[in-house]
Amino acid sequence: MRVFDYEDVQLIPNKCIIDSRSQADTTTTLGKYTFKIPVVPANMATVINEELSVWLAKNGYFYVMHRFAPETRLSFVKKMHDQDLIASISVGVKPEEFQFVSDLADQQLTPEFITIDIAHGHANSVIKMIHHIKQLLPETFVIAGNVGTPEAVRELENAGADATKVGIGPGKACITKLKTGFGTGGWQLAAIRWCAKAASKPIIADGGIRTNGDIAKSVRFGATMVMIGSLLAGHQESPGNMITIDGKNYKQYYGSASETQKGQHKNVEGRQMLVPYRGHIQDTLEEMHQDLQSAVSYAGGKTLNAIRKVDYVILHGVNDFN
Ligand SMILES: NC(=O)C1=CN([C@@H]2O[C@H](COP(=O)(O)OP(=O)(O)OC[C@H]3O[C@@H](n4cnc5c(N)ncnc54)[C@H](OP(=O)(O)O)[C@@H]3O)[C@@H](O)[C@H]2O)C=CC1
Ligand SMILES: Nc1nc2c(ncn2[C@@H]2O[C@H](COP(=O)(O)O)[C@@H](O)[C@H]2O)c(=O)[nH]1
Repeated sequence: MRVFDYEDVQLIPNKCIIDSRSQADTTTTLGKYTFKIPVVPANMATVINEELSVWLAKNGYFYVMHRFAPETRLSFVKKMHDQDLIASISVGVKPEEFQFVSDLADQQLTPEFITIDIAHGHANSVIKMIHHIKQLLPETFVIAGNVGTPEAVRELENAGADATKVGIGPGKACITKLKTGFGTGGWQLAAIRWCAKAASKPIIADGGIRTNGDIAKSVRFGATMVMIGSLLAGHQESPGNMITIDGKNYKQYYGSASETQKGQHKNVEGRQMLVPYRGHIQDTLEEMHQDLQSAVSYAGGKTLNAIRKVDYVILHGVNDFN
C-alpha cells in the first residue's frame, strides 16, 4: 500500500466547465440530511458548545456536540427539537452511557445523529453500543469511531453503524503516537483511502487538517465529511479561553484525552495548546466553502463528486507495507 499524508499529495486539474466558482455545489449528504460543506467541527470541549451547535444547525452546517457535560445532553436534545433543529450528540461506552441511551428512548427523544466517540473504536464495547442504539433508537444515524483500518470499518458497518470516523492520532493536540506507538498520524490521508476502499457507507476523516486544501484532498480519497479541531478552535465563538501574549490573541485548545479535559493524569493521550485567534467562525466556514467551490472548478465539475475522480501526484517519499 502507498503511504502518504496531506502535504505529500497534489490534485491534478481538469478543464473547467463552469463560468463562476459560485456555480459549484459543495453540499454533502449524511443520512437524510444535506449540509452546506463537508466539514464538521470536532466534538471537543474547546471546539463546540451548545450555542455554536444551534448556530451551525440553523445555518446548514453539520455539528456534533461533545460528550463532556453528560448531564446536559438530554435537555440539549429537547432544546434542539423545540427549535426544529437536528440534535447531534456524542456518547462513550461506559455503563452509564448505555443507560443514557435508554433514558432517551424512555422519554421518546430520538436524536438525529449519535456519534460514539472513543479513542480505539474497533472494540466490542462500540459494537455493543451500536446494537443498543439501533435497538432502542432505530431512526438515529449512528457514527462510530475512531478507527484506522478496513477491518474496523467493515466490522462497525456490519454491526449497524451508518458511518465510521477514521483517524487514530493525527490530531494537533494528539500524543497517542508518542505515548503508544500506534496510529495513523503521518499517513492519515493514506489511511482514509485504505478505509474508504473497504467502506460501503460514509467515511468521516478525522484529524490532521492543516489547510483548506486538505479538505478537498480528504474528499478525493473517500471522505464524505471531514472533522476539524485545531483549525476551528480559534474563533470568537469557540469555547476555549482567550489568552493574549505580547499583544497577540490566542485561544486555548486541548485534547479530549488531555489531563485538562480528564481532570487527572490517567491514560493521558492529549495535550493542551494555544491556537491563533481567527475572528468569527462564520468567516472561516465561508472561506472553506469558497475554497471548496474553487476545488470543484479545478476538478472540472459542478459538485464535490468531481473531486472524487481527479488524478493526483505523490510528491514525497512513497513507502510500502504489507
Ligand atoms: N482520535 C484519536 O486519535 C483519539 C481520540 N481521543 C479522544 O479522547 C477522548 C477519550 O477517549 P477514551 O479514552 O477512549 O474515552 P473514555 O475515557 O470514555 O474511555 C471509553 C471506555 O473505553 C475504555 N478504553 C479506552 N481506551 C481503551 C483501550 N485502548 N483499550 C481498552 N479499553 C479502552 C475505557 O476504559 P479505561 O479508561 O479503564 O481503559 C472506557 O471504559 C475521546 O473523545 C476520544 O475521541 C483519545 C485518544 C485518541
Ligand atoms: N490522540 C488524541 N486525539 C484527540 C484528542 N482529542 C481529540 N482528538 C482527535 O483530534 C481530532 C482533531 O484533530 P485536529 O488535527 O483537527 O486538531 C479530534 O476530532 C479527535 O479525533 C486527544 O486527546 N488525543
